[in-house]
Amino acid sequence: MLNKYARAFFTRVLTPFAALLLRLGVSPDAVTLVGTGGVVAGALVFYPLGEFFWGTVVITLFVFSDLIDGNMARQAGRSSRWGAFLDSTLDRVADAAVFGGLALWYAGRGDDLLLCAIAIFCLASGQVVSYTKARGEAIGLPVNVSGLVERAERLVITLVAAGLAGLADFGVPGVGVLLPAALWAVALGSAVTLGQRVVTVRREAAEAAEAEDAAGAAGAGDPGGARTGTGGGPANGAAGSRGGAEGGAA
Ligand SMILES: CCCCCCCC/C=C\CCCCCCCC(=O)OC[C@H](COP(=O)(O)O[C@@H]1[C@H](O)[C@H](OP(=O)(O)O)[C@@H](O)[C@H](O)[C@H]1O)OC(=O)CCCCCCC/C=C\CCCCCCCC
Ligand SMILES: Nc1ccn([C@@H]2O[C@H](COP(=O)(O)O)[C@@H](O)[C@H]2O)c(=O)n1
Ligand SMILES: [Mg+2]
Ligand SMILES: [Mg+2]
Repeated sequence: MLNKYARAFFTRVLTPFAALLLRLGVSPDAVTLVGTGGVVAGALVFYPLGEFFWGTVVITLFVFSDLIDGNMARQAGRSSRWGAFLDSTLDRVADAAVFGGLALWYAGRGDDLLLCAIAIFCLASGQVVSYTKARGEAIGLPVNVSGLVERAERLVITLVAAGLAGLADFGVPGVGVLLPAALWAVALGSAVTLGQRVVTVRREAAEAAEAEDAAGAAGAGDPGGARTGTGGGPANGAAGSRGGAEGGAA
């Protein structure tokens, strides 16, 4: 939802800054790398110590790099497959650090094994949610679903709650409950999202198989037919879902 509705707003706001960075000779890849480094440092230095306010401030400063790098690449006409790979791969690293940092807190001085387990579940389920899309697209399916809780939601829910929970250090009462509530919400939302995506991929795979069978029946005897996955497609053959794509990118 945020990806759909908030992205346009942030694109407008961040475009002048992205243009400035380009004029200064900064590359999109550098922004991707520095941004991820900042998120990882903020999460793994502050969160395990229970410094939720300052950890969230540092993470928030750097996490917007994920919206700036693509903006820069598009403005410069330099969007690339490598950039897309780097961006998505480092997103996974940043997410792991955020939920890993929280898990470390609960495993240590936070002393709550259940919330430690929930944070680990958020980490793992978020990675799998993203993987469903990447893998589905790699086998040539559109994966035409976003789902309830995408990455932006996972981050916003968790960071807003962690930042507010950190206000307890400044004497604000009653905020301690926010982070556990956010982790439960992200965990449940991610599980629902995973289900939504798996169901979608299953339906799209069945539809693709039916279309291939129909095409195969129509062109019986065609050795290069769609069923063998040699008919071409977006990434490694849209028709390859039954043919060669099972052995594709993992
Ligand atoms: C007094 C208290 C002070 C507290 C301190 C400050 C608190 C600040 C709190 C929160 C700020 C949170 C900001 C988080 C912004 C996150 C932005 C972001 O990184 O979004 C990334 C997202 C996706 O980008 P990509 O397309 O590059 O990534 C793809 C995605 O990861 C896919 O994963 P999947 O979704 O499938 O799981 C992958 O499949 C794909 O590979 C990958 O490429 O970008 C967007 O979605 C764009 C929309 C961003 C919307 C940001 C909204 C920020 C909104 C509110 C901030 C509110 C701050 C209010 C704080 C109030 C506290 C009192
Ligand atoms: N170093 C980079 C980072 C990103 N890209 C391109 O931007 C797309 C992602 O856009 P976001 O707004 O989500 O950051 C990505 O798919 C690439 O096409 C790039 O080229 N180099
Ligand atoms: Mg990005
Ligand atoms: Mg990204």
